[in-house]
Amino acid sequence: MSDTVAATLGELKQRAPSVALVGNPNCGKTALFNLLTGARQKVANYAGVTVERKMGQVRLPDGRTVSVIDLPGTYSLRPATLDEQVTLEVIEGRRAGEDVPDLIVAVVDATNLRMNLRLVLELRALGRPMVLALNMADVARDRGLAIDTAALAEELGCPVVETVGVRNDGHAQLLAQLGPSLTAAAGQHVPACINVSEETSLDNVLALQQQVRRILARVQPPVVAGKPRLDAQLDRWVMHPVVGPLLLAVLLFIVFQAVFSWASVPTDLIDSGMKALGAWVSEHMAAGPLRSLIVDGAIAGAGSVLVFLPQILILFAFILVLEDSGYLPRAAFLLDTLMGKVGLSGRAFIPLLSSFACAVPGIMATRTISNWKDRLTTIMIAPMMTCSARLPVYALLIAAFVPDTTMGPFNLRGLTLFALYLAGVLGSVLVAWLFKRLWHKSRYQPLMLELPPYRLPSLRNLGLGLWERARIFVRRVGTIIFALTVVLWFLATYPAAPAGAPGAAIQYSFAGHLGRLLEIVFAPIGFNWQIAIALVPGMAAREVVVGALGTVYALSAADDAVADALAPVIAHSWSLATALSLLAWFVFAPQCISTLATVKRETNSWRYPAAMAIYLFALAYLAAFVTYRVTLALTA
Ligand SMILES: Nc1nc2c(ncn2[C@@H]2O[C@H](COP(=O)(O)OP(=O)(O)OP(=O)(O)O)[C@@H](O)[C@H]2O)c(=O)[nH]1
Ligand SMILES: [Mg+2]
Repeated sequence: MSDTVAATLGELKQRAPSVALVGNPNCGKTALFNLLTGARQKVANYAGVTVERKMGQVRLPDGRTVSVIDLPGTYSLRPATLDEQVTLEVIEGRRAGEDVPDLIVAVVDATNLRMNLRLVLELRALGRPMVLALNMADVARDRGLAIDTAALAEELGCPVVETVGVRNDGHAQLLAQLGPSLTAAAGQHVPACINVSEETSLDNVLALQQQVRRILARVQPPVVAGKPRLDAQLDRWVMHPVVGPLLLAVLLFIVFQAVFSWASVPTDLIDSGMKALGAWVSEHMAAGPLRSLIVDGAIAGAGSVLVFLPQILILFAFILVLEDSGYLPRAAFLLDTLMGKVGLSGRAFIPLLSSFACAVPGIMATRTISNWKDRLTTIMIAPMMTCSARLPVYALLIAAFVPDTTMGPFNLRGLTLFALYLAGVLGSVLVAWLFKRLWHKSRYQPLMLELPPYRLPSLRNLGLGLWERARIFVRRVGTIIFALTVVLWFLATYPAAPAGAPGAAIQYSFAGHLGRLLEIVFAPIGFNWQIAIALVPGMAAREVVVGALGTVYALSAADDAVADALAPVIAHSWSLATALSLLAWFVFAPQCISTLATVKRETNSWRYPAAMAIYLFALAYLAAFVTYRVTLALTA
């Protein structure tokens, strides 16, 4: 859901009663939220997926509309991290313009009551209207955990319902309970703002533990220990000090190979479709500015970005499966020592991994890191993880310059892509290590992370996730990328060339002049004026560079020539040194306004995004310079 919708819902909440989903991390709050509201918020099998409060609406069977709030998971009402702080603020009604929620839905993982009940008891102590959702009821049933819901309801003094966050109607009982609970809550006095923070003493904690044990003894008969669970058997290999890292390397390697080898058929299909469309329009429209706008601007520009949809979807399919399987926190443990050596907290692993999809959620996910210096280091290096917006640029240049040959089991193009991802990771390791030296960080913080059970990735989740990614990508192509290529088309078309002037008309346009100016800065790293022009709109978002190059080269082509596919054109007109230099530039350059804006928001200061932009641009220029010069020397 977009922020705008969230804001409008925020206003609507003034009238509608509100229900907040509160619970331990990874117990299925967001899964239930999505079922209730029809939203598509991210659900994944590790702790700390949701880091901001999200709002949606649900219509109850009695016709009332209710605001539902999904919150970051928390282990207690005494927050240790920023995301947990968000949850507390919402419960206390301290967020600007928001009241205390009318009803708390305490969501618990039914397979782990021992851990989850502590927070429930803390919530109950607030004396607020509450419903308990025993989520993961399906898994609990499979494991033979027979929870006495009536006894639990009696103990807690609130209704208890069973839910299954991964089934279409898994929220039915909860939905039926919301109406009566809200009606009962309406009669109860709830202060406009409450304050739940209180000092914890060891006595309090022990008393809480004792209470949990007593309730458990009453509501859940002890399970007879059976054979060791599959999880433990799998972990013997996955977490093995030698086999584990090997497995991780193989896994990552397969991803990069797949991005190239599996995508070729659908990519070629879209590519020929675009070419055919361009040819058809050229044939059926009279020559003129409108035809040029459609063929050179829209089709050669935005259309050339669309070609990369299959590769992006393959990458996301792997990311989604990894996220849902429960493997990620295990990989974090495997790499914890290594990350500690370069000055990163093991907690940084998941935010950094998320940054491979996009740095924006990655940077937001650093809220789960409690130490400020650890968090800042992670934020500063997150943009070096290769986000999916770089994929079109990499794929274009690799297809143009790297032959499609195999070396043993390896595809050379996949290998090159792997090397580019690795370059980003190595760069970030270097920067993290420098931060460590700069700040004299020596204190090692042990990694405390909950290991979720392994789960077979749900096909429904995967399908919805991919659909969502496809929608986001196509919308980006249709909006920002299209708009920027049209602006570029305009700047590259006007003013028109004087009559009888030699060379392509684009050279006489605004963009042509600007390109020549910028070329002075970029010539030492081997960029020609076409690349220099494309980098300007590409500051907003990286994929725009591909569209911009498409438009610039289409306009540079001889008058009536149909825009050819971009890859062969640049293969023909750039040297290998220029191509490699541009790749090196893209590994580091912070060409993404949204990332910088997110850093500003998350650090509450312009200092950090400014420092980030400066150091990353400097690094990009340096890397491109070295790459260009070395390649020139080698190919001379
Ligand atoms: N089998 C089963 N899996 C569930 C159920 N509810 C959620 N899941 C899975 O549990 C994992 C966690 O779900 P989320 O909804 O992301 O959990 P969350 O409580 O929002 O987690 P945080 O945002 O990290 O606090 C995902 O892999 C879900 O697919 C359920 O009722 N049954
Ligand atoms: Mg969540």
